[in-house]
Amino acid sequence: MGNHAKIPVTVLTGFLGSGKTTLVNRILTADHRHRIAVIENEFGDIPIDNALVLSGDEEIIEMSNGCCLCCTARTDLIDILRRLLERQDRFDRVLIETSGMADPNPVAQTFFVDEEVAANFELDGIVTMVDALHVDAHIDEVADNGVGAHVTDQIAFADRVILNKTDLVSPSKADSVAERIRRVNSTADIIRSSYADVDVADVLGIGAFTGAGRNAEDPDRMDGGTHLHDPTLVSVELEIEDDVDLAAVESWVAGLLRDRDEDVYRIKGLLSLVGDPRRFVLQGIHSMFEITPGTPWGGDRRSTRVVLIGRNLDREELSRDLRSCAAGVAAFGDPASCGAPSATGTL
Ligand SMILES: Nc1nc2c(ncn2[C@@H]2O[C@H](COP(=O)(O)OP(=O)(O)OP(=O)(O)O)[C@@H](O)[C@H]2O)c(=O)[nH]1
Repeated sequence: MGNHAKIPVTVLTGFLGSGKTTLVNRILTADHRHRIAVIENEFGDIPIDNALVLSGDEEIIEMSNGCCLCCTARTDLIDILRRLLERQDRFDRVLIETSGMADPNPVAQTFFVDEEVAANFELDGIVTMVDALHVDAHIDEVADNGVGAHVTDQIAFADRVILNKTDLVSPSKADSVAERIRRVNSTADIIRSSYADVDVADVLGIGAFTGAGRNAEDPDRMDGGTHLHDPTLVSVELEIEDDVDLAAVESWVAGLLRDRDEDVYRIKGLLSLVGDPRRFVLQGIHSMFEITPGTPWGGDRRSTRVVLIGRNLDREELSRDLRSCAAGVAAFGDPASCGAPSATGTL
């Protein structure tokens, strides 16, 4: 595989009415100097702009600020991504807006499953928009209609949360909502906004774990908190100083995702591999994962950090497993046994 840079893709999720379209509108019309292809994953329910008429054969519309808009039903996502490749010179990154009720999983998994897509695009991050006024009620809802579970899952998945509609709540209410979000997801940055007035670079340039992204201001960040409100939905952050062995990590993650894919929602990490000057980025969603090279460590302190989000995760056991991947200790090392597809062919 070549060394060309892959096109970063951000997946935008959030419950109905949380402000996703408002954000997309801003991206498509504001003068921010980023060239972004926006994909509306489910097209139709609320038009982006009343003045914008989509004719049947017009699938990619150029906007005056250099962005472009594509509309697609979920099944056509791969199709539209392929078509975008033909216009690669016109944009630098992609944003996919998922429908409010949609599970972001299948969308995110596209970037691991389809070979051509995986070779040209990479998942930069998952951004979840939260309605500061209503999210409490949704999290509280018993999941019998699936809604509460959806909102909680969307938050659990996020690399970054935008707490929107802060104009509708008091600062102390916004604080308590941020605290609730923090209990579901202890590692995502939380950015507050009103009418999605966020810095576009904060939303799109996450570079989750590559070390290349800007760090958003995040007063709500806590270090390493692991206990969440729902005792079964946990976020576990592991870190070891030692360099790790790639085959051992692959074998561990593959086994974990194979046996526990219902429980492990998301795994992400930065790996320090023995003998390699680069950071390696681990990204996984349910049963799929990949490990790809990132930026060099340079003078930064090297360590291996892995975050797992899911249900019924045993911190001690996972920590032990990670430690056994340390170079020289590795007891695994049979990558052929990996059950999950891995993109380590790009190494
Ligand atoms: N007061 C207030 N209203 C907002 C804010 N952001 C968005 N809205 C309004 O909330 C409504 C829903 O916003 P949308 O951007 O359409 O939300 P969405 O997430 O795209 O909604 P769906 O397409 O239904 O999933 C619109 O009337 C917006 O104008 C905000 O920060 N404050």
